[in-house]
Amino acid sequence: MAYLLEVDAVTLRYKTPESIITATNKVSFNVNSGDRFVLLGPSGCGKSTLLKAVGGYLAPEEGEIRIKGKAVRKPGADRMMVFQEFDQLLPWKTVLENVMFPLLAARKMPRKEAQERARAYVEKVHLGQFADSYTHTLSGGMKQRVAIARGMSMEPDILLMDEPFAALDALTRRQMQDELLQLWEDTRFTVMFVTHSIAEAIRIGNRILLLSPHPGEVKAEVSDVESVADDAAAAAELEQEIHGLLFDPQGAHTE
Ligand SMILES: Nc1ncnc2c1ncn2[C@@H]1O[C@H](COP(=O)(O)OP(=O)(O)OP(=O)(O)O)[C@@H](O)[C@H]1O
Repeated sequence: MAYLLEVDAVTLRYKTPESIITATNKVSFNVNSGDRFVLLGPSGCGKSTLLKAVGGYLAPEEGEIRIKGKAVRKPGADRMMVFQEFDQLLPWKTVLENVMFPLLAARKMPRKEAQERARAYVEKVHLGQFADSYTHTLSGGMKQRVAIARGMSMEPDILLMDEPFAALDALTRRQMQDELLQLWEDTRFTVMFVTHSIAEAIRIGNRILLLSPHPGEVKAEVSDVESVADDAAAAAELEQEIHGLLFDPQGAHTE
């Protein structure tokens, strides 16, 4: 079976006038269609940088990233991003207009069609009553739902989520995780999700890629995450196991 996304020995570097920073070193992994693929690792291991590279915002120094077999060279409507920040929305537009915006700008569909599609996704994230509200009047969780609806309404090949719930309080975060899983049950989209919370990775993912600290390298992949869903004891055990893999200085290389 062909992979939806291939990240093939990718090294990513930032060059500043003073120094060269290697964010990831020869990272390889594949994502299948319908995966909830989680990148997990300590702060600074290059998770966000990898997501940006998949988004087409940063070119690999070595290696290649391919979507449906084609090398990624620039951003595209086939890869939509959802960020942690609440200010990723346009405050002078309503909820519905925010969701419509990329449909009109990038997909260039007729206004009526964009409006219908946007409304359907606004309903999906339970914001139907707030369709005409301005986004600055919404709570943090509601703003993140708008950002998710906006990403999903483009019906991308892959939704790229960079710690989308990290700035929310614990209860809202838990609720948003459940809602994301429900959305996934309904539509079976493909998502790549960055987090540094082991518990969140286990709740969200069906596969988890563990990255070592700076520069990020693949430590291991956990691919049977769903086997612990609905089993709190097994999830706690997996959490311990992942903690050990992430923080064991020897690592557990899978290559
Ligand atoms: N714009 C930039 N210019 C220079 N270095 C950067 C830039 N962005 C990130 N870095 C560096 O690249 C490395 C990886 O950063 P990145 O933000 O991808 O890590 P992360 O795993 O997402 O961390 P966190 O969980 O804290 O967000 C870090 O050493 C960071 O300092």
